[in-house]
Amino acid sequence: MDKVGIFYGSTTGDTETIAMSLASQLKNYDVDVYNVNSAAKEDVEAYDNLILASSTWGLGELQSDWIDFIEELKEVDLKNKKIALVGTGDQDMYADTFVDAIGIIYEELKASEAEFVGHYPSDTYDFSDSRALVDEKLIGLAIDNTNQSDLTETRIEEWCQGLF
Ligand SMILES: Cc1cc2nc3c(=O)[nH]c(=O)nc-3n(C[C@H](O)[C@H](O)[C@H](O)COP(=O)(O)O)c2cc1C
Repeated sequence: MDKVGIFYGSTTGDTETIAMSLASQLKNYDVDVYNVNSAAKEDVEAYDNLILASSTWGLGELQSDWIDFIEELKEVDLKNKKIALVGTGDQDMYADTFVDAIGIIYEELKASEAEFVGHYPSDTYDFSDSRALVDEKLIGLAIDNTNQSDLTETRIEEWCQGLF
C-alpha cells in the first residue's frame, strides 16, 4: 500500500479533527498523521505523498506551529513528492483572508519541484479574496466548519478520491 503522511497544525483542534477524517477516508493508503508541533523533517522525508493542513490565524497568517515547520520543510528535497493542501478557516468573518495559510505554504514551497495535487473549485464558497486562489481555483481543499459544516463530509469524500 502506498504511504501518505498527513502533517497538520491546529490551535483549537479543528484542523486536527479534519486530519483524522482525512486519514479514515484514505482507506487504500497506509496513512500516518503528525502534529507539526512535534514533527521533524525526517518524518516528511519518509513519504512520497503528503497532505499539509493548516488553519489560518490573525489576518491571513499561518497557524503558529507552522511558522517554524515551514522553514524545516524548505530543507527537505521535495522533488518527486506529491503535496496536497488542506486549509481550515472562516469565510464569513475573514472573507478577505479565507484559508490564506495554504496559499502561504504553496508560495513557500512552489520552487521545490513538488507536484501540487488536489486543487479544488471555489464556486461553493462565498468569500472576497484568498491567497489560496491560484488560476481561479483553490490550491487545496478548504474546510469551513463555522459556516458550512454540512458540506464538510462530502467535500472530504470527493477530494480524497483519486487524490494521489
Ligand atoms: C483570532 C482569529 C483569527 C482568524 N483568522 C482567520 C483568517 O484570517 N482566515 C480564515 O480563513 N480563518 C481565520 N480564522 C478562523 C480559524 O482558522 C478557524 O476557526 C479554524 O477552524 C481554526 O482551526 P484550528 O483549531 O485547527 O486552529 C480565525 C479565527 C480566529 C479566532
